[in-house]
Amino acid sequence: MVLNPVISKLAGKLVVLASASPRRLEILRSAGLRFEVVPSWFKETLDKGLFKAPYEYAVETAKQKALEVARRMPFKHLKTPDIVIGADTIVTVDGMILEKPVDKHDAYRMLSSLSGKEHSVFTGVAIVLCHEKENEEVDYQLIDFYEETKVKFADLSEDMLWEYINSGEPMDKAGGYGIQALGGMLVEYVHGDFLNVVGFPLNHFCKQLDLIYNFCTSSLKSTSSRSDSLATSVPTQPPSSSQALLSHNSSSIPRPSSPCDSQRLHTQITPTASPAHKVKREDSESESSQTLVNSTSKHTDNRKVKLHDNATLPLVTRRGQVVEPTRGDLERISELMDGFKASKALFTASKLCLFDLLHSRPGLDAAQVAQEIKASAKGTECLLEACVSLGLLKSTEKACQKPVYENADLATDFLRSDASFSLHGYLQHCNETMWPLFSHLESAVQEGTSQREKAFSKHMLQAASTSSREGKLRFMKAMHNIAKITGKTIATAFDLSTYKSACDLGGCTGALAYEFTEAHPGLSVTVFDLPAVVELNEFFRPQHPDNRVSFVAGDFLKDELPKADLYILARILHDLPDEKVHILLSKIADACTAGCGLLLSEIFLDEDRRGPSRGLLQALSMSEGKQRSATEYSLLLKSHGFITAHIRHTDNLLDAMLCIKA
Ligand SMILES: O=c1[nH]cc([C@@H]2O[C@H](COP(=O)(O)OP(=O)(O)OP(=O)(O)O)[C@@H](O)[C@H]2O)c(=O)[nH]1
Repeated sequence: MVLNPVISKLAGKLVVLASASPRRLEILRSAGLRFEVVPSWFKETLDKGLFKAPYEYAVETAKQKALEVARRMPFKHLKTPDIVIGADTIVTVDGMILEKPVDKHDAYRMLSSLSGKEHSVFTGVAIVLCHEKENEEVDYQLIDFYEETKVKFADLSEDMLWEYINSGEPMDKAGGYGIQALGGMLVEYVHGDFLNVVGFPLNHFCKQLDLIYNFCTSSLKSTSSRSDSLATSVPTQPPSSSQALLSHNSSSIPRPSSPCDSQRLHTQITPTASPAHKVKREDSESESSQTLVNSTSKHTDNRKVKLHDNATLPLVTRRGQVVEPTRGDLERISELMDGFKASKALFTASKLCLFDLLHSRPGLDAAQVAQEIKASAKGTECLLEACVSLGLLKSTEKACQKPVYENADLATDFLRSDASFSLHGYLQHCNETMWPLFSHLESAVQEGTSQREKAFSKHMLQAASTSSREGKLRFMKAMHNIAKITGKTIATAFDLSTYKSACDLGGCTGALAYEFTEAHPGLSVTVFDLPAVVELNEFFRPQHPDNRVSFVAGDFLKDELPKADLYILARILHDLPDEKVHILLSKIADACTAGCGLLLSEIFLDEDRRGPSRGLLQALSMSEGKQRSATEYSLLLKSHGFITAHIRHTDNLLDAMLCIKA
């Protein structure tokens, strides 16, 4: 087909790349496209077994990535994009689908399976066109396609494989290699679009844009005008994997004859609502559910259905209709049922310092580990095997020998007590304080109050509470861990170059303050916290403390606040009852002159309060405080004279908001 100019057709439109891949960003930027990047939160967990061909899996994943961003933006970013682009790259060899390796061993498994062979690289791409309607609802039109490129690898020696793996390059790349960099050494030939291997089939994308903007305008318009009748028949939520497969076939809308017909192009219209309107979930599920019902009704005689991997499962009913339980549904429900076991296994392994042990002495067998952690052989073996199944440990078995264990990357990065981003202290806090509290959740829900008294005996209450030295140190370690993980993201969320002095209220060990001084050379930060906290700070001082960070002891609810032109409140407000929130905000407002800043960092709930689960689950601990959305925080701060200048929803554990005193 003759290609016409297309990139200019997108000028003036809000184009969003729903991808965290630096390569996709680079490819599209080099093509002259202007766009925003909003990485998708869609987890790449569709059940591959449910797709007839590998490209269908890549296309469906790309579709879900793009739709997740298209649906999130009106709520979280308070704007509706015109176009959202999602992509997913996979490698297939010998009937297997290879994605990004989870660790070095996985990379080895992938690369050795590619050695000396030709394989296919598929990139699925989804283009979601968003149409805001007059009633503020949004229609989504979906165009998807895929591109295949064949790549042949040379025979690779073990040394070559490990040298390449140890370069670190494979880890965030489909199939475990980057053809554009060191991975290029491994490749004998490429048949097809090179950029498709790198992560984005630019040429095919431009051809699709050409079809959309230069040929199909009228057909798209006519499809769009059908949106009302289709609006209630397509799910507003990502379908489960089997639904995904079915809706793939069922909701494609045949187009009028046009140049588009020669392309594998289909359109799906999915309505949702902008923030002012609740998403109509209930009444918009029917088409794919309907398809499910139809497709399963023929199985109702023997009350068993076959899943794609030949497993047989009983039928279940949904709203009076008999439907198949999908593998995805069953996995999800088991995950929820067993979640508490996984958490407790993690807390226990962390408390027994298993990850520290296997870091200093990788390759121990279960008996050796049991001896070191002074635990039973049987219990240790169960714990080690559970940790392997959870992806925290790796085990290797040599012929006729017992398996030996070492940390998986996740444990090395987060679970060692001396890792830069260690969560060891936070896990101890979860184990000692949150676990007993949550085991009284039923009463907490019935009574709507914290269950501290019930959860802890008098002695334990003392140890668990922050009034004992032990409890205080444990709590400080937990806060220190979270501040280390989130600190850089919060400190760099906004341009703070106009501020010279900041005060981190309840800044605990100063971990966040040090991130701020590191990110902003002209800034000094005072950490203001209770005297007992400041006293214990010596345990957390960095090796080379920045002298622009100082500590002042005091109670932010009672004492005069240190003078500053930026106040920082990180993870404070959600834990305070309303009256204390107002006392604190009034004190900050009094200390501020016009133009002073207030940087708030919390988990911001979605505006419809449907997520994120982290925030909503935290609320179940029934502390005296509450979880709020960004808008709720904005209004709260506005009532104390602070105008919200910027809101940043981050991919880290906390979000951030910068407000200015009017
Ligand atoms: O030769 C190369 N092959 C592949 C890549 C990169 O691999 C990843 C593929 O992963 P995925 O499609 O899941 O995309 P993510 O990186 O996770 O980003 P999303 O946010 O879009 O999910 C992709 O980054 C390719 O660029 C490569 O670099 N070279």
